[in-house]
Amino acid sequence: MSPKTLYDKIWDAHVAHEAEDGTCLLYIDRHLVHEVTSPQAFEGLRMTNRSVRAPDKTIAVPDHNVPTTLDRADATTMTEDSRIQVEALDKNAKDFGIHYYPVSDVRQGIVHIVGPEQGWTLPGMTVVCGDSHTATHGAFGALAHGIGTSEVEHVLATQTLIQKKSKNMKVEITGKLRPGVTAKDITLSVIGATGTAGGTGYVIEYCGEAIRDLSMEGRMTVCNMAIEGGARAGIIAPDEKTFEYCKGRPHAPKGAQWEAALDWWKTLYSDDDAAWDLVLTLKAEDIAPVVTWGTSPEDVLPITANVPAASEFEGGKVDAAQRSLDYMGLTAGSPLTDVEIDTVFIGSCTNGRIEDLRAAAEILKGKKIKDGMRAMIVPGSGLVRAQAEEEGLADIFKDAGFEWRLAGCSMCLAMNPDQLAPGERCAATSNRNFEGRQGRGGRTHLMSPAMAAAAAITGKLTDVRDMM
Ligand SMILES: CC(C)[C@H](C(=O)O)[C@@H](O)C(=O)O
Ligand code: SF4
Repeated sequence: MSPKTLYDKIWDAHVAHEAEDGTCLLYIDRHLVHEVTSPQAFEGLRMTNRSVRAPDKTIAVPDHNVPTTLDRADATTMTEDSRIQVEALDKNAKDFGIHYYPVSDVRQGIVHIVGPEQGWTLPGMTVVCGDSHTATHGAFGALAHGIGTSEVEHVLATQTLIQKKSKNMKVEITGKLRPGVTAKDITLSVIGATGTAGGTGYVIEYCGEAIRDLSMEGRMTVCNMAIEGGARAGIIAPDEKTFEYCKGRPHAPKGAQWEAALDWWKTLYSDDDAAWDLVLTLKAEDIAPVVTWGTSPEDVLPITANVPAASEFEGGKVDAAQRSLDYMGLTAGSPLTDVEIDTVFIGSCTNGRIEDLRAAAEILKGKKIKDGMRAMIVPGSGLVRAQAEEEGLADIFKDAGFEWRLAGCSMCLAMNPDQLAPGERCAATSNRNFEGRQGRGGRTHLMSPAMAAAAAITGKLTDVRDMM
């Protein structure tokens, strides 16, 4: 048998039909659904009198539009548009008989946090969702694609997806991370190295000692941003940590089925002599705590650097860099650690898991945030919130002056009441820093939870290593 990559193996195991031009029909094991990209898809089914093909493999949860304040049960806290989307999902989930975690359910949260938490996401599966950050689920050694609304309808109706195979890219992170450096710094540094188009046409497998050393939470953070590097998906070979995380989850297999699943999962790795179309290697010890300075996730610099000048960029990038600097209101040459912020957002499907909250609490313990700072911690799910409360993290956050919110996408994107006002500047643990992403005119600096916590205390972009 010819050697295969992990991606090749999962792909081959799911091809139901291959056309002459290489277009394939892939079987889909899990379809995750949220309220933004699904209303038209369900409407399409209704209009043509079709049902959901595999309701038992279809899981829905509202996340983008839901307010995260404690009074959210009161529907008037939502805009009309948001309320319509959430109510449509309530109705569609009921009418089509799919699994559902409504806003009132403690298990509700960001779809990419709920899926793994409930054991829906498992190694070797194909997972799709009408959401680009479906890449997150690749952390389990699953092939996880973001899809568009017409594809959502196709998957609802047929449990298959039409796809062409991507190329194989390997991103290896060798050695050990230095103190204060996290999964977020890895994934941002990779995008800094490849650019936002570097992964176009590829599925990226992340590997190497530093990836092996990451928890499942950290691996999800890394895969989450594969899409920001342009890739079709990110993936990490499952290992004992993966199996340990999955074991006993509500929808993970049990007993003999668990044993059978393990047998297959243990074959899920890239063969030694597998062929790669592209390889990138970074040394873990070269990775610093980083922040973004511009309006693209590739605008990454170590926190010890200065704001760049547009003239440092090449060719076509000079204008884009100048536009970014203008939008961000930054002066070339000034130290990044001089940049003052007024808002801190810790949360999102990139960094809204328990380990992220622990990392923030570690920095915030016994400290107060800067006077006048607006700071919020938004757990990725109701269960993350409950665990953080049980571990005493919530008290640390509240004592420090953070708002302690309910689960949702929140200030990751301006689709709910948590938004930046024009000119406000935010240290954010999310994954996108585009113009207006967190609110019109708002300025976003992406970083790790520990770095965001440090910035909340000092009121400036801060090197977390100075606080450890
Ligand atoms: C709203 C949704 C379609 C979108 C996505 O696909 O990623 C959102 O989750 C985001 O992060 O921008
Ligand atoms: S948390 Fe942000 S990135 Fe993740 S699904 Fe929600 S909006 Fe998209």
